[in-house]
Amino acid sequence: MYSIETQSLTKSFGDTIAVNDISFSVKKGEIFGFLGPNGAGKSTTMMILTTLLKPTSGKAIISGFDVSSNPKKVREHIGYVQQESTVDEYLTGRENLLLQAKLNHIPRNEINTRIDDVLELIELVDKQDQAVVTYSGGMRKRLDIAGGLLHRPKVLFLDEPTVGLDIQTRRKIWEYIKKIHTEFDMTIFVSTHYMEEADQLCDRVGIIDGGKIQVIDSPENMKNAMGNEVISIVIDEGEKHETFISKIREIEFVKKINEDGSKLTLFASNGTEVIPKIFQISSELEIKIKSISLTQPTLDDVFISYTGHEIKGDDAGYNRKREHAKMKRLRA
Ligand SMILES: Nc1ncnc2c1ncn2[C@@H]1O[C@H](COP(=O)(O)OP(=O)(O)OP(=O)(O)O)[C@@H](O)[C@H]1O
Repeated sequence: MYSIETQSLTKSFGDTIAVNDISFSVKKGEIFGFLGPNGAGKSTTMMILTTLLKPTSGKAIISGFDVSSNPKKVREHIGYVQQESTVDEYLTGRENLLLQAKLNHIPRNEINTRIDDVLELIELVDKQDQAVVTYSGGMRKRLDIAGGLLHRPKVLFLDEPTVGLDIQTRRKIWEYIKKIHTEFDMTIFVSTHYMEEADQLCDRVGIIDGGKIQVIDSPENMKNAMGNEVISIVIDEGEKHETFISKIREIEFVKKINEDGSKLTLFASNGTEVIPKIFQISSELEIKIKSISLTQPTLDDVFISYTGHEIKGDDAGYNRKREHAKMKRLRA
């Protein structure tokens, strides 16, 4: 039984194909992650799945309802927590939830119990009567998430839930998401830039880049499929760069090489045998190795292997301009 199913979903903005023929399914009760850099197509996909954008072509079914022909039914079954906080800073936490409950047409006689339940779940009972302006970033995000739970959705969409938060707060939010998942028995679809988030939180991850899904699997399977070890090398780029790479490619045990300027990432089944050979080639060609390291594969390596590049540092930051662009898109 699937909570989310897409078939050849495509969204174009003029000449830009933001989402390019993607098909995937999310099982009921799964935490599914969409991992990709800025511009990969995560938000566009999420907006289609939450009925905020219409697809150019293809199909998306949420809890059995088609997003294009039955958006109202879809909305009844989903919760959507946007990247940008939607709470009113000058209202208290409880007042914000009250407003949210009214907007969601929750029956009057149930409102207070539901608010009490979600406040307890996200541990904001003590702070409920304080104005949100006094809350930390993590508390605001928890309140945002609480608002998305009031109508007890079957499927919860979280758009980059921890962007801009420090790592400790981020980990706390993951704990809350896991708790919500268990207590409400929900399907959760989460988009993220953060490898660690996808790794820690998700049962399965879809890597999206350039509007296309590159691979879908559990983080464990993805890492295991990579081969044994990862060798990261930074060299001085020069005339013999290409020769260096082609000679490395010939070394036994080297399965794959990704180039990103002066940084090379090798996937090898026997790293300790490969490294001396790399040094030999570099000395023959007089290429300076600035650094070299041997590690076990991480989800970062999986990402590089499928996309040919890493998620750059800048991508991982919060960008208000992008948010404004997104809101403009909604109005378009
Ligand atoms: N209204 C629009 N008009 C033109 N191009 C758009 C529009 N909305 C999105 N795009 C383009 O579609 C592509 C996918 O954007 P999208 O916002 O879905 O990516 P993303 O993975 O969510 O990135 P981010 O993390 O920055 O939100 C990008 O190239 C973006 O510039």
